[in-house]
Order: sequence, then structure tokens, then C-alpha cells
Amino acid sequence: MASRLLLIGCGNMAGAMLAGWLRAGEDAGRFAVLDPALSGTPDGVRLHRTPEQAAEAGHDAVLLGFKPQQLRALAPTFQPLAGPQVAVHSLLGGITLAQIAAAFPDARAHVRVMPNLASRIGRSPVILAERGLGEAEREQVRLLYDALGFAVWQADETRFDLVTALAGSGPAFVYRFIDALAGAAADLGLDADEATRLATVMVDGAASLAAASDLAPGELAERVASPGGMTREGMDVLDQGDALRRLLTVTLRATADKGAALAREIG
Ligand SMILES: NC(=O)C1=CN([C@@H]2O[C@H](COP(=O)(O)OP(=O)(O)OC[C@H]3O[C@@H](n4cnc5c(N)ncnc54)[C@H](OP(=O)(O)O)[C@@H]3O)[C@@H](O)[C@H]2O)C=CC1
Ligand SMILES: O=C(O)[C@@H]1CCC=N1
Repeated sequence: MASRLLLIGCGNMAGAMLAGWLRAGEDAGRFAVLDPALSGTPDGVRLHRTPEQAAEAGHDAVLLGFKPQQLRALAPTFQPLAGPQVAVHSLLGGITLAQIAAAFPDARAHVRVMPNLASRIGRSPVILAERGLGEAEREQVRLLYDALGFAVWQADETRFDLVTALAGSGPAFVYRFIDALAGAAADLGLDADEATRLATVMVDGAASLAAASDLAPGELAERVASPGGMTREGMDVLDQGDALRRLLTVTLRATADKGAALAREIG
């Protein structure tokens, strides 16, 4: 595992990861942040304002946590931080390993990382792809990200935008679902705050049960629907013409397509 990791850009996502690592018991001294306007970092995590300051402190790996659209403009500034002793890890949605390698050609290895905001509580899937790591270091990198939940290598990088849509963007879709469910209940007469609280606790419990169960989600749904009971009536609405699945297929396709568009934009 990289012993000293420099997070370049520490907003919503990299900030959640940093909090997740500290929550998991990682030593704060392993981490440093380079972010010009960030208000502060957790205790023990050094905050650098300039690449020169960061270079002086030293590191074995950098984690790119800024926006994909910034890669082309920022890469020359950060190249001195990504020399032959350094591995470049990237959170940049849509940006391929080949593009990361082209932006940081001197680095000894490149890793594409796709977590989600549940990193903060150690419950994120983290999808990984790499170029240039040896066998032992691959396992060290997997363990680093496994501390944020569940890390797994994606051998076929052509699938990365799709797994990003599912696992990286996925929480946004779940939050929309919770909002819509609560909003619908409010429209039908429930107090709005109560509806949001019930919907959130319900989704948490249902997802945790699915994660802990040997049964597939489809089978669990069948177990909720008592024969001749209420639930089936609602499920029939979602299932009619595969309405929910079709909607989600379009949703994932649009999300994944944007990844490819961002990559084309960078060139
Ligand atoms: N949000 C999410 O759930 C996920 C995001 N990602 C990826 O993570 C990356 C960041 O996204 P997100 O965290 O949402 O975005 P944010 O805007 O919250 O974070 C980006 C951070 O980078 C900082 N930054 C901007 N310019 C520089 C610079 N020149 N040097 C150093 N830092 C800089 C920003 O500072 P300032 O605000 O002052 O400009 C900000 O703190 C993206 O590439 C995205 O694809 C991946 C998975 C999930
Ligand atoms: O919206 C985005 O582009 C990033 C990538 C996955 C989640 N957030």
C-alpha cells in the first residue's frame, strides 16, 4: 500500500474517502491534501496550498480528486508531483487509464478508482482498474480501498463507465427514489417529514437485509408480497411493461454515455 497518499482536490468525494480511511483507523499522518481553497482538513492531515509545498513534503501516490474537465488544464501543474516513484490514482469519472497515463507519463503506475459517497461510513463499493502495478502492490491497493467498503478489480475497462453509473452515481438514484417515495406518500396525505424518515429507514433496512441475505432481491420482493395481499398490487404497477427496469436502463445508459463524452472532451 502506498505509505503516503496525497489527495489533489478534496471536495465531496475525496473528502468522504479521507473521512472513511480515518474512521477505519488509518494513520492520519499517511495522508496529505493539496487543495488551494479548502477550509481545512481533519486533525493530523497536512493541507498544502501549492504543488511546491506538497512536493517538499513527499508522497508515494497521488489521488486525483478534481473534476474530469480540469484534467487537461491541471495536468502540467501536477506532473512534478507524479514522478517515477509515484503511482497516480484517479477518481475522474469517464477518464480512461490511457488518458491518465498520457497526462502523467512519468508515473510508475496508474489506477482508476470509482467509489461512492458511502466511503465516509465504510460502505462503498470501490471499482478498480490499473496499469503498471505488480502482483503484491495490486493487493495492497485493493486493501487500501477495501477499507472504504468493498473493493474489486474490474478487468475489462470498457465496462468502467457502466459500473460507474451503477456504483458511483447509484446513490444519487437511490436518493431520488427515497425522495419520490416520500413525496408520493406526502401527496397521498402523510406528513412530509414523517414520510421522508420512514422512507429512509425503510430503504436502509431493506438494502441491509438484501446484503445480508442468501436470497436474491427478486425473491425477497416475492416474500414481501403476501398471497392475495396489498404489496402485489403496487409491484404490478412497477412491473407493468417493465416500467421501472426500462426507466433504469435509460438512466444508466445516459449516465454511462456521459462518461464516454467526458473522455472524448479530454481527447
Ligand atoms: N461526488 C461523487 O459522488 C463522486 C465523484 N467522483 C469524482 O470525484 C471527482 C471530484 O468530484 P466531487 O468531489 O463531486 O467534486 P467537488 O467539486 O466537490 O471536489 C473537487 C475538489 O477539487 C478542488 N480543486 C479545484 N481546482 C483545484 C486545483 N487546481 N488543485 C487542487 N484542488 C482543486 C475543488 O476546490 P474548489 O471547490 O475550491 O474549486 C474541490 O475541493 C470528480 O472527478 C468525479 O468524477 C467519483 C465518484 C463519485
Ligand atoms: O457525477 C459524476 O460525474 C461523478 C462520477 C460518479 C459519481 N459522481
